[in-house]
Amino acid sequence: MKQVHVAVAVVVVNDQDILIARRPDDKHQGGRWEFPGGKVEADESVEAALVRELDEEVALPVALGAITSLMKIPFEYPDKRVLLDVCWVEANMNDALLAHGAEGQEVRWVHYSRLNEFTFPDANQPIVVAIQQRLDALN
Ligand SMILES: Nc1nc2c([nH]c(=O)n2[C@H]2C[C@H](O)[C@@H](COP(=O)(O)OP(=O)(O)OP(=O)(O)O)O2)c(=O)[nH]1
Ligand SMILES: [Mg+2]
Repeated sequence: MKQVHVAVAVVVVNDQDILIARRPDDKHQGGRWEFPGGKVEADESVEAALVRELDEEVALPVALGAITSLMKIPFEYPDKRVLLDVCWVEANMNDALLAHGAEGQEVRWVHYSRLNEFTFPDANQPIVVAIQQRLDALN
């Protein structure tokens, strides 16, 4: 199976709240919560893919300089092989207020300590752990 390279954004506001969105029921891992993102296109950097996806999916403007790499997670689902290229994205409050589900999907800002209450795709478990470690250290 071909590996799909996916750019994933952990968008953080005020070292507290994280942006999550619900995957449409008819898509791979449908109904689960996700961090916004999507496939990296040919000849596109991960950072550029995230700027594009954050605009398309949640109408959130972010500067390239606000994006740093967090972790890479190769994962095999029964039906799909992915490489999650996970980045940390610091958003400011004013931009965050404008974010919404631009594709009709449900989106929420969730306090990082409450991420465990949501069902993410199985590949996401290390991301949730990393977020909580990092933000616990700052709070
Ligand atoms: N965006 C995102 N994708 C994730 C996460 N965790 C995870 O396993 N994935 C997987 C699910 C999908 O197989 C893939 C993301 O694909 P995508 O969002 O670009 O595309 P899609 O499946 O919605 O399909 P498409 O219609 O855009 O082609 O990565 C996550 O936290 N965020
Ligand atoms: Mg997507």
